[in-house]
Amino acid sequence: MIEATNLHRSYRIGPKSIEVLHGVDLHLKKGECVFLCGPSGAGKTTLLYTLAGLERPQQGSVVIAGTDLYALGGRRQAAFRNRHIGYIFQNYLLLPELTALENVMVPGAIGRADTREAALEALKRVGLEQRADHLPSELSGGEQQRVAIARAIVGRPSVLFADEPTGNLDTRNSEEVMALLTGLARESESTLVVVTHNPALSGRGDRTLWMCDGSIEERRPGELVG
Ligand SMILES: Nc1ncnc2c1ncn2[C@@H]1O[C@H](COP(=O)(O)OP(=O)(O)OP(=O)(O)O)[C@@H](O)[C@H]1O
Repeated sequence: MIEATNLHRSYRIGPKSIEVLHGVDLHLKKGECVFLCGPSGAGKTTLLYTLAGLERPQQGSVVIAGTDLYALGGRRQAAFRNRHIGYIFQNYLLLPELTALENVMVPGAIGRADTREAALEALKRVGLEQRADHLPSELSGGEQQRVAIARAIVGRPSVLFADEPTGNLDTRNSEEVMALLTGLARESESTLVVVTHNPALSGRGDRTLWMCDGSIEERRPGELVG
């Protein structure tokens, strides 16, 4: 489902160049649930952005569901992302002036008549249909994260990326949100890649990857705990 080959990404800051991805290869099957762990600054967000078509690598390719993401032009790539990829950002990134329902409607806002029904259904799947008319400021952190999950799954994507989805939540909410996310992905057979600092949560996945200094290694699920 995801075939990433030889990804390189570096950033230039003044005269210095920082190499963040050093030739990363990653192959994920349909429906696989993968946790990506590693220290701060290891390049996890950069890798997720690159896999999701949000950050072009300087070298290498990303093929999702048979389509080479970076071979597509801007509009076609955006349309492909909208159709196939759901992304849950660090810090939710909800629009503060829109209600929960309107936030979930954003990805499909380009004129689809069934957008509202699909958004309501997605809110229902995350258990928040009673909060549809609330603004983000009227929701708890865990509820805001669930709205962000609803927004990511509303288009029934084949691939879901989640960047530290429990980073701002307490232990109980973290476990609930992680169970919800992995459960939804399994239900719809979406491939799921979750970045987390918390190895204790990674036991829910099929695979665990450890990222350090721009490279990834396979670990046994649960191996990083303790
Ligand atoms: N746009 C950018 N310009 C310059 N440097 C960047 C940029 N984005 C990321 N970096 C650098 O790349 C490195 C990796 O960043 P990245 O956010 O991918 O790490 P991370 O593993 O997700 O970290 P964290 O767990 O703290 O979120 C860091 O040293 C960061 O400073």
